[in-house]
Amino acid sequence: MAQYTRASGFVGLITLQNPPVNALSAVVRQAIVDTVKIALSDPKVKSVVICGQNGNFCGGADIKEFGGEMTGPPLIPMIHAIEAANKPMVAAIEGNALGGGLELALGCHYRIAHSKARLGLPEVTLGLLPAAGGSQRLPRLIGVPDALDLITTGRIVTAAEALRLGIVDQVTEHNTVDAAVKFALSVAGQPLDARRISTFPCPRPPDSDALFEEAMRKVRGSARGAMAPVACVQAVRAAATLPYERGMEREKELMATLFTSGQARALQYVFFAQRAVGRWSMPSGAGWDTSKPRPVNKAAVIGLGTMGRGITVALAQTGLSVVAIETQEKQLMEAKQAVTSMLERGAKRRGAAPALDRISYSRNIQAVADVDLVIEAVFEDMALKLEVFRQLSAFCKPGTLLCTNTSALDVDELARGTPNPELVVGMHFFAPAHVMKLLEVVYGKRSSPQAVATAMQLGKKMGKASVAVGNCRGFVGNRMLRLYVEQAFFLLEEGATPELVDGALEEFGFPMGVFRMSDLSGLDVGWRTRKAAGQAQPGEASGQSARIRNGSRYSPIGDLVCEQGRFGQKTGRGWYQYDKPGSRVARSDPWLHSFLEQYRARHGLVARSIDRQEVLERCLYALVNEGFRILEDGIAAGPEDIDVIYVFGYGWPGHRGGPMFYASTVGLPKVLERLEHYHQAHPDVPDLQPCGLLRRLVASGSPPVHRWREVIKKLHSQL
Ligand SMILES: CC(C)(COP(=O)(O)OP(=O)(O)OC[C@H]1O[C@@H](n2cnc3c(N)ncnc32)[C@H](O)[C@@H]1OP(=O)(O)O)[C@@H](O)C(=O)NCCC(=O)NCCSC(=O)C[C@@H](O)CCCCCCCCCCCCC(=O)O
Repeated sequence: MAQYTRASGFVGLITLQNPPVNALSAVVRQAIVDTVKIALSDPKVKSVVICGQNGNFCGGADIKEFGGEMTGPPLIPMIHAIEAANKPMVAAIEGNALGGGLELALGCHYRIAHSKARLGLPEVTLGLLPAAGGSQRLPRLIGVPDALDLITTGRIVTAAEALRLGIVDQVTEHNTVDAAVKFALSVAGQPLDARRISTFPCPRPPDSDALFEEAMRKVRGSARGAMAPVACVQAVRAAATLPYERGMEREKELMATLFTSGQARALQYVFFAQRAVGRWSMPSGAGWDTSKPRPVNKAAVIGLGTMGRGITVALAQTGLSVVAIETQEKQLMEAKQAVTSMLERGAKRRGAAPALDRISYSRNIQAVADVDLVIEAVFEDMALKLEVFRQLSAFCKPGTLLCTNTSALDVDELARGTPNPELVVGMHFFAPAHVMKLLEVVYGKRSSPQAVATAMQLGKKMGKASVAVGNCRGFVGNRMLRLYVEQAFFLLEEGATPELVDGALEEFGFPMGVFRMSDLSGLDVGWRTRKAAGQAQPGEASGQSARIRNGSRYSPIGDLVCEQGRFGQKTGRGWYQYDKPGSRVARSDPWLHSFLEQYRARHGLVARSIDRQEVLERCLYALVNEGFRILEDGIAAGPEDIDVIYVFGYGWPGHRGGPMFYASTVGLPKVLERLEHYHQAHPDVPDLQPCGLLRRLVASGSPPVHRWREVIKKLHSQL
């Protein structure tokens, strides 16, 4: 688990061996302690290099150990022993030096990194802080402002940036271990006092109180209730204000609170869920381990509206050649300009050259002739998409994968319109497509596993959290969202205001409540869908029938607001009012409140007092209940798929672990009881009826979320 050898006669070489990322498990920590002792006691050894096997330094503490009892030597004394060593200790950093991995390197006296190495303290993303001395050493090494930035955001830096910040001493293009060994020989025998970071005074910026207050204000504003970013600021403040030993005590104290918090458990669940969704499977049993993706070197995007432009940028940034096609000259020119500036902005941020020459633009759909994959992103209209697919089938070379970027349309219907339905899959991107991390890969009844594998691999290359899901109206994300929005409308009918509903959801941790979100994305989007589904009818009939569709309760409130031309931010009016069209600051709107009063009066509805708890239970449990139905229907393979979709695509707070994980923390019996209660109170809302799978899980003792798949499998095998 850590190999000890000698290099160039006088250098002890310790190689961490714990594939795939050389995480610091108990066995690895023990091996480091033992090998360091050997190296330090060997009189022939003048200096020591620590490196990682297979071109990867270390991915940090072993997160899998956090769930159980911690055994083996602790990290902090291990790193102290390295720092206190009387022979130069050099970290040879290739691949990743993250979390505890970087903390180990900071305990060394020197750090040599390969130019492609990535370094960072991403503990905050796991609900933790760098608690093996990282929060105390990094500010001492690089100063408070940069340390605050890295520790509170978990941002990973390149070797070049690490060198600029002073985290590493040297960057090499060549063999890092060789360079480190050479370096270690060159510093053998030199005094080490000035190399022990824990002894450095922490450079205090002139107005450090104001700096920390500003940092705290910033993290509280963006943390949405997450504790770790706040604790990170407190830990760095301790580094700046306390002697090292007392700072370490503070680091330990803060870590203990985070470590035992539900938030850390939730975020670590999300970390593993994100990896689990990569091991996708289809109901046929085909999956990631049996399906080989096809190579994709050149792709086409059809339709250069907002989505098409974002997809073009995402593909080009991945290194693919892209043909961007838009039939209207004016739109094509506008799109070219927009794509160019998006690429330039992105390149500037990354300090790289923009990938402009990877894109060619065309008005002619025949330009798809030599591409390996097409992503159609035209207007959300089945007839139009069918026509595009007909043309694609005629002009693409055999075997080209045909993907549709639809948020709800039937992938099977589109596939039926082509001679090769096995080549058709949905790729549901989220706006802006080059920024948002989520991709739903939708397989239809006839999609081949290879087509799914190809789309999943492309998603991964684009840096997306890609989730394979079955085909149904709204797929996973939007299918669940419909029930959440519907409950919010019902709550308005019953006496709530947009402010109350949004306040409760934002306090829960969503970046925006349902109404502010709807104002941002445009109320007309949902209105169009409801009109197409025959739900929204022009003008409002009075009486009961206005609020019933297909025998179930329906709220026309959203349709009525749209009929007033109130489409949200873009029109300056929606559920809130804005200073002018396009402005972003939502203000409470007296018009909307009196509209709600008049609406209730017209329909004989008596407003009652609704509290935040009811808002959360109605909106969130309705959404969770649909999640159980999705699992029952086999549209998602497991709860992790749903949770990744909600955390990365719908603003669900990661520190609550996604809707299905959240339900498990609330307790499935409680969720079931509340759904039963609300269904009894609203028998005209069949969607509130608890799902059979939820009942079954409760009946089988409410197993933890990682065991739900067994119950689901059993259920499917009995169907
Ligand atoms: C490293 C990566 C960037 C690699 O990415 P890549 O895409 O190449 O690969 P994958 O992400 O797919 O990963 C492959 C595989 O490896 C698994 N894995 C990755 N990292 C880890 C890890 N750190 N531990 C375990 N397993 C890991 C991954 O799950 C995949 O396997 P799978 O089977 O799931 O497919 C990328 O992987 C990455 O970003 N990794 C995470 C990096 C990270 O976040 N590191 C920080 C870890 S936390 C840490 O280091 C903490 C330390 O600061 C301090 C620890 C001190 C502990 C002290 C505890 C004190 C507790 C006090 C409590 C007192 C309570 C009381 O009073 O009782």
